[in-house]
Amino acid sequence: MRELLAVEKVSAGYGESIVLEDVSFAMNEGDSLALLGRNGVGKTSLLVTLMGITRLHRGAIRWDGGDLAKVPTWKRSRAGLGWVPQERHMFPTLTVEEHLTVVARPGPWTLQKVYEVFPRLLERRQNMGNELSGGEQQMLAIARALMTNPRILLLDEPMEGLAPIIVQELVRVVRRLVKDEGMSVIVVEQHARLALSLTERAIVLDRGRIVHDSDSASLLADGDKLDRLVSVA
Ligand SMILES: Nc1ncnc2c1ncn2[C@@H]1O[C@H](COP(=O)(O)OP(=O)(O)OP(=O)(O)O)[C@@H](O)[C@H]1O
Repeated sequence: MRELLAVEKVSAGYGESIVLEDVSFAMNEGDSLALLGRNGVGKTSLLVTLMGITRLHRGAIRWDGGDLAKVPTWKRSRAGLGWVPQERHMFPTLTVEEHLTVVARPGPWTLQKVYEVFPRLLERRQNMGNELSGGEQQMLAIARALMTNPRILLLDEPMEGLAPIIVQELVRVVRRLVKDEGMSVIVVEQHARLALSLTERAIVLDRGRIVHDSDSASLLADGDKLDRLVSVA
């Protein structure tokens, strides 16, 4: 399998302050990774580091064989990084369909395929961004990233604050993306067991450092260890 992403001894942060220390991991095309850890340990910072929003103090990030630091932030979506931020950034005056078509780039993900995955968005296609429920907004945020035809999807707490029935629907979608579509995914989740059930591999951060790296199934099977790593003491 071809290497897609390699994070090598990365220390990064905001201005002079460093929030990620000596972080290293690599992913091949089609890999799925759960990024776990308690609140404030640096999970979002790691995703935004991939998007070029933090300051890279040390280390390197290889993307598709090249140096990601050389790709400016605004070009990273075009380079294939499909970021779905925690704040969903909907436009109140655009319809669902306009949200999807303005970002569309050529590839297997078309409007038709996205509507097939999210039938709810097809029903809502003429609704404005501010007329959607939280769950519909999250579906639209993921659908919008898919329309860019990304090589990797970066999901930042996609289930946060959503009703159980919507969580079930999103789990079905993420599982389909990972298992059937072979999409490369990094998923940040507070619901560790859920994230582990969706992915092949997991890393756990604590105070900006990787403190655990294994396949997801073995961490899921070791409940005591998982609780020690991610639960609030
Ligand atoms: N824009 C910013 N400027 C300065 N410091 C920041 C900024 N964003 C986050 N931090 C700090 O970086 C550290 C890591 O935060 P981050 O949001 O990456 O953690 P997290 O694991 O994603 O947490 P959560 O689960 O609460 O979202 C925290 O100490 C936080 O205060």
